[in-house]
Amino acid sequence: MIKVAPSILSANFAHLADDVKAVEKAGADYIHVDVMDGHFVPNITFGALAVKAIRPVTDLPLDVHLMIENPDQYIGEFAKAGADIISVHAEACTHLHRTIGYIKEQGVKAGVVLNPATSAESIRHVIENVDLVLVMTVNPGFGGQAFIHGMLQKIREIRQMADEMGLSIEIEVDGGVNAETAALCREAGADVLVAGSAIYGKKDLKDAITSIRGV
Ligand SMILES: O=C(CO)[C@@H](O)[C@H](O)COP(=O)(O)O
Ligand SMILES: [Fe+2]
Repeated sequence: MIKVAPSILSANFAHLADDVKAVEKAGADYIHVDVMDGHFVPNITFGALAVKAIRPVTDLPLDVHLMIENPDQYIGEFAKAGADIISVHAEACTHLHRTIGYIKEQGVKAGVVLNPATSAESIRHVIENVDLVLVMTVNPGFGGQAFIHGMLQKIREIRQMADEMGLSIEIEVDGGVNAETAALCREAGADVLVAGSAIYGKKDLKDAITSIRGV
């Protein structure tokens, strides 16, 4: 069963708790939290304090996507705040294997994220150590951007790499996912689909989540 992770980047920050509860009620599997620092990406969102505030609002796993420079410095704070999955960009980590080890030491699941320009091959050395690989299908920084179709091949390559190595990791896809592009991602081997505007931009959240999941 494909999981759906609504991105609260597209929620209304003035009533974030209600928007989190609403997607939980509508059948979401994870709550995707986009953390941006204005350096690694050209936008600033929220930090560990926001994660701490959201934690008691939902029973769903908090899937924290760190789009920040120097993530090692903040991983402990996000884990303490209640993150269940912490994903770091391969491009932001000089010592990626060490950073992944550090996330796991905090007792949370570890994910590695690939920008569109980063190849599947670049994470072969750490794929055995992660719980999740997140494939960006837009250049990170903003919601509402168009899906880059060339990334479907990368999803297939990571699926093949994981299958050949007998790994049970989750492959998550993020950026420009809607009912149409979700079908392509599922076909390419994705397990978790992140969507912001295609969920929060719709009146019927349940219908939006169902159409992305495909069932
Ligand atoms: O990480 C990011 C953007 O950098 C995403 O999680 C976006 O929040 C997805 O938004 P949509 O493309 O689905 O509107
Ligand atoms: Fe994200």
